[in-house]
Amino acid sequence: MPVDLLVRNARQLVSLAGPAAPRAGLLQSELSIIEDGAVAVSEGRIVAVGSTEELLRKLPLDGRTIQIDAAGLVVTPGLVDSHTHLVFAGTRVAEFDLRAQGATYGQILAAGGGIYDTVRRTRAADAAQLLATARRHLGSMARFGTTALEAKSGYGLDLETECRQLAVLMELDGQPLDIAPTFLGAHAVPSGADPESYVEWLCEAAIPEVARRGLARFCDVFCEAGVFTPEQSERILRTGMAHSLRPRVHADELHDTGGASLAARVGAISADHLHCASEVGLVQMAAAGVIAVLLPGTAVFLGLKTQAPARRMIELGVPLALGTDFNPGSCYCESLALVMSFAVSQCRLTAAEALVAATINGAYAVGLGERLGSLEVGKQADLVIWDADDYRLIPYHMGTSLVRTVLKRGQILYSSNGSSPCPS
Ligand SMILES: N=CN[C@@H](CCC(=O)O)C(=O)O
Ligand SMILES: [Zn+2]
Repeated sequence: MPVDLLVRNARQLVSLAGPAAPRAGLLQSELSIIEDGAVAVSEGRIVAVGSTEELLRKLPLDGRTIQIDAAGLVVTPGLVDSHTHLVFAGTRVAEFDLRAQGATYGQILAAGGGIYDTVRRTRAADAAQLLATARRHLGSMARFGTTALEAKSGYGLDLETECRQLAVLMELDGQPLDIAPTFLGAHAVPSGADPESYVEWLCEAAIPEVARRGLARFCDVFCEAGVFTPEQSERILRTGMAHSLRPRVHADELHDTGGASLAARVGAISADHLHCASEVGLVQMAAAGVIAVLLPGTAVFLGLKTQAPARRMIELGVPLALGTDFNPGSCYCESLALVMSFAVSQCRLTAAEALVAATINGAYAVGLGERLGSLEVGKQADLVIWDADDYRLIPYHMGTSLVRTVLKRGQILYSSNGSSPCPS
């Protein structure tokens, strides 16, 4: 098979090769680094990984093979952002100032601002506007090294707008980032609506219709004091499961409402936030194999003084993934690399644990672990070449992008110097 692309001489080729499952405990820091490593690509897929010397000897390279010299640099899989709210209209920049003056996220929401503000703007925006804004944010994510992501609806709270958001995600999927779409009609109870009637509508009308139209792979719920109770959340998630939507949960973000236990009980693919999760909930998650998606950028953005108990999760054997939580209210940040910095400095993950969380575990958390998240033969050739000679520099150099080149399915998506590689 002709080799289209060879990335060679990487100081550290961080392959993340290993068992085909989310990594927990000691495996949370398993990187499988190849020194002076190389990766070969044909038709967008990885066909060989090994030392540069070995690949140059074995592979049938010819004049059509593009070669990228990564001498002195780190190469990793593309980052996978396992929690975003990508599609929305407007910003909530005024809220950022309000919080600085003492208002809390919960108070702003209860007063009809917060998510409700974005719902009003998103309902008023047409698909073209939502598409253009989301595309701009995706470009920013890609420049920071993200090549795949999960993204949710949740700013419509009516069928028309929720479906418009999901249709935008469907249109953007593969263009070129991979997007795993989630229905989050249970993001808030629409203002003025009766909570039980809204849950009834979600279960009897919205979820079946979203599933019938094939617009989502996952169903999510904001299980939180003053939003959806654990009982309502369970009904919503089980209805989603009955319609082939895998469950995931916004769990224990602001209060311990039993969200972690709920995620374990329904067999969710992930429980996200977990800032206030109980010990028993985390034990149940470990037993059920639920991935914890940590969103440390949110706590930083909201000015909270604590973070989710990440070290305890690792001790208990809960696999960790990382997400930006990109949204206009609680974390207006597209950089998963910056979130890795927070994971190290605020949650006390090591750089290796953070990198596993942002690649292979992220891929499993969005249901794409068989295809993405590591540099192994057969997987999609999504790679990042970093201006660094040690992978630990990625989170260490906080807020400065070290991304030199992003490759998606073996094609250059972004290059920091704007140049393209020469054929050999
Ligand atoms: N907490 C609920 N949803 C988002 C915030 C959405 C918003 O504030 O617009 C989150 O994950 O933090
Ligand atoms: Zn969220």
